[in-house]
Order: sequence, then structure tokens, then C-alpha cells
Amino acid sequence: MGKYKVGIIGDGYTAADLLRLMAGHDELEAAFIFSVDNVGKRIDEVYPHLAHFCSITCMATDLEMIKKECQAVFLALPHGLSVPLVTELHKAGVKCVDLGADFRLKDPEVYEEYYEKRHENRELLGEAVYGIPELNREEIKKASIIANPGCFPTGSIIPLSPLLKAGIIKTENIIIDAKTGVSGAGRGLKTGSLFCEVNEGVKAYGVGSHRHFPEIKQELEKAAGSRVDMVFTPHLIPMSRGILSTIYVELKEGVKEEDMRQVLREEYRDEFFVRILPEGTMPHTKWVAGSNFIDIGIYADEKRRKGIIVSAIDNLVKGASGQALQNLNLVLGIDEGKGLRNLVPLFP
Ligand SMILES: NC(=O)C1=CN([C@@H]2O[C@H](COP(=O)(O)OP(=O)(O)OC[C@H]3O[C@@H](n4cnc5c(N)ncnc54)[C@H](OP(=O)(O)O)[C@@H]3O)[C@@H](O)[C@H]2O)C=CC1
Ligand SMILES: CC(=O)N[C@@H](CCC(=O)OP(=O)(O)O)C(=O)O
Repeated sequence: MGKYKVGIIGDGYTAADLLRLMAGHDELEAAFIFSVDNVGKRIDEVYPHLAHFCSITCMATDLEMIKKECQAVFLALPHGLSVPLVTELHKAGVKCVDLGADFRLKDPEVYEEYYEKRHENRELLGEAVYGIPELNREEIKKASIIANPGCFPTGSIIPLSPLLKAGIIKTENIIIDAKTGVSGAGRGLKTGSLFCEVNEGVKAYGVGSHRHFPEIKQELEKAAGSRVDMVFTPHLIPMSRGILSTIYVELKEGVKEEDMRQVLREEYRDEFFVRILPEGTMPHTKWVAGSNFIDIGIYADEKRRKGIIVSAIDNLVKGASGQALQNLNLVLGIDEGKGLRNLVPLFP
């Protein structure tokens, strides 16, 4: 059987990681990469680490070519650019996985509030499926547009959803305190990503206004089946990859640390990419770097009914390209872990 041909629109960090992961995939071929600044350059000139793995030449975006040649496409673009492209490609039957945020929020008013842009195809929002395979695999399998989740949402929703669904934590006063590496901001030049701005320092940003707040809230409310009251604050720290999320919750009466661990173990017992750590062990971003794992550690102060859940992901893998590939595998009916299960974390 021939390989599925896949196009990638965008040639930033997530696109580079898609190419790295697809190099180890025997049923998908990265057929085209579409760029703005690097048109005419070979991708292994743009990213020398890809030499011997991928040498396709970057082209200007060509939807006709995608429609003719590709069965699927990854959109690895800044927010706001995907909607017209997905509208056209979806109509032509090309499966679309959008790594940006344009299809994640179901309420277009909320999208408009946080992204300061009118949504150009509200109808299509209903077609898109929010892509966390461990939580909604069956829907993903039937979808042709995947809204690939944001990196912070992935690190928060995977641990919190089962606990909310089981009703063992309160839906109020959830505090998500997350730290991210700088690659989360993409490869484009930005003052805030310069070495002198990020090295040897830590800062909070997007306090009270980050775009991922409504995305996390939307998915947690789906799991809880009711309103969820939460706060979310991201911090930028001097590392390239990784997100560590420390999540504070209030426990319902009588709930023990082991009950939380049990609920997560039960929910994720067949999930290769979710690792629930043993009692007394807390995640480390280095234990997941380069891989598609999410590691989750749990602690509870049972007397005071406080729970602390810590998760670690690689923002570019489970937080973006790895999860996107997991989703596309499902959409195309391929083994979900292809190109991903072989990724051993890069420790130390
Ligand atoms: N980085 C991360 O950890 C995560 C990123 N995401 C999301 O994934 C998406 C991609 O992120 P990332 O790869 O990091 O971003 P980058 O900034 O590294 O790359 C963005 C790419 O988009 C290209 N681009 C910009 N405008 C156009 C256009 N009009 N047509 C075609 N290409 C265009 C740029 O091309 P050129 O360089 O040639 O100008 C660039 O290659 C974003 O929406 C991001 O928010 C989601 C989760 C995690
Ligand atoms: C360090 C940094 O800037 N990180 C980005 C997260 C990017 C991401 O995961 O997702 P989106 O697709 O929703 O942009 C941020 O906080 O906006």
C-alpha cells in the first residue's frame, strides 16, 4: 500500500517537529512544505538537523496542489490564518489538522474576545473536533477537521478532566500555575524571546487574560458537566522545550490522595502516552523531552482537603506536533502511536 501524502503549511518550530516525527513513520509521506520566507530553500537548509531525513523544498502555499496531491494537511500557522484555507481544503475532502487556535473555541464570541478577530466561518466550528485522543478518540476517528489543542490546555485538561468527571474535586478554586519553555512562542523574531530577555530569569505573562484560559475552561466544563471556576497563569522560563503545570484543587470530603491517583490510573490504564507517576514522585520536564508523553504526579493534604497535581509535557510534542500526528493517525485509520511510540525521552 502507498503512503498517504501530507502537506504542511508553515515552516516554524511545530512544522520542523512534524517533519522529525514523520521521518519515523512508514505510512505517511511529508510531501510538501509551504512557507513564506523560505520559498525555494530545501528544508534541511532551513533546519540542518533534518539532513538525511527530509530534503523537500519549501514552496509558496498552493491549495490546488494540496487538493490534487494530498490526503491530509497540517496547518502550522499563526492564529487567524487557517480558517479560509481549511474552508477550501475541507470542501475538497482533504483532512485538516490545525495546530493553531482557530477551531478550538466552540463559541465564536469568545474567540472574537480573546483573538480580537471575527471568526470567518462559524459554521465550520461545529465540524471541528477538539483533539485530545485520550479523551475523545471516537469523535476524532470520524472527524475531518481537528482542532489540535494548545500546549497549556493539554497539560491541564488531561489530568483534570477525569477528576472532575468522577466528582472527587470541587469545580471551584482551581488554580493552574504553568511554566513554559521559550519554543512555545514559535521561531519568529520577537523581543520577548531574545536571549537577554529570557535567560536567567522567570516572568509571568498573560496574567488574567491569556488565550488559553477560555480553552481550558471550555473543556473542563465539558468534563464536569457544570460551570468551572478557575484561574490560569503561565510563566516563561529559560529552557527551550517543556511545560510544567502545577495545579491546585480542593478535594471533596473524604477524598484521599490515592483516590485521585486511582481515578487517573483507571481512566488512562490503556493509554501509552499518559504516565501516572507513583506516590512521592513528581514530574520533570526532562523526563518527557522530545517524546509524546504526559507525566502526572499527585499529592494531597487530606486533612486540609487540598490536592496538588503536577503535569509535564514537551510543548512541541504532546503540546503540539506529537498530538497532531496522533490525531491524524486516528483520522486516517492508522495505528495511533505510529511515529510516536518509538520516541524515548531525551534525558538528561
Ligand atoms: N510552539 C509551540 O509550542 C506551540 C505552537 N502552537 C501553535 O501552532 C502554530 C504554529 O506554531 P509555531 O510553529 O511554533 O510557530 P512559528 O512562529 O515557529 O511558525 C509560524 C509559521 O507560519 C508561517 N506563516 C506565517 N504567515 C504565513 C502565511 N500567510 N502563509 C503561510 N505561512 C505563513 C511562518 O512562515 P515564515 O517563517 O516563512 O514567515 C512560519 O513558518 C501556531 O498557531 C502556534 O500558536 C500550538 C501549540 C504549541
Ligand atoms: C511561550 C509562549 O509564548 N507560549 C505560547 C503558547 C503557544 C501555544 O501552545 O499555543 P497556541 O497554539 O494556542 O498559541 C503562548 O503563551 O502564547
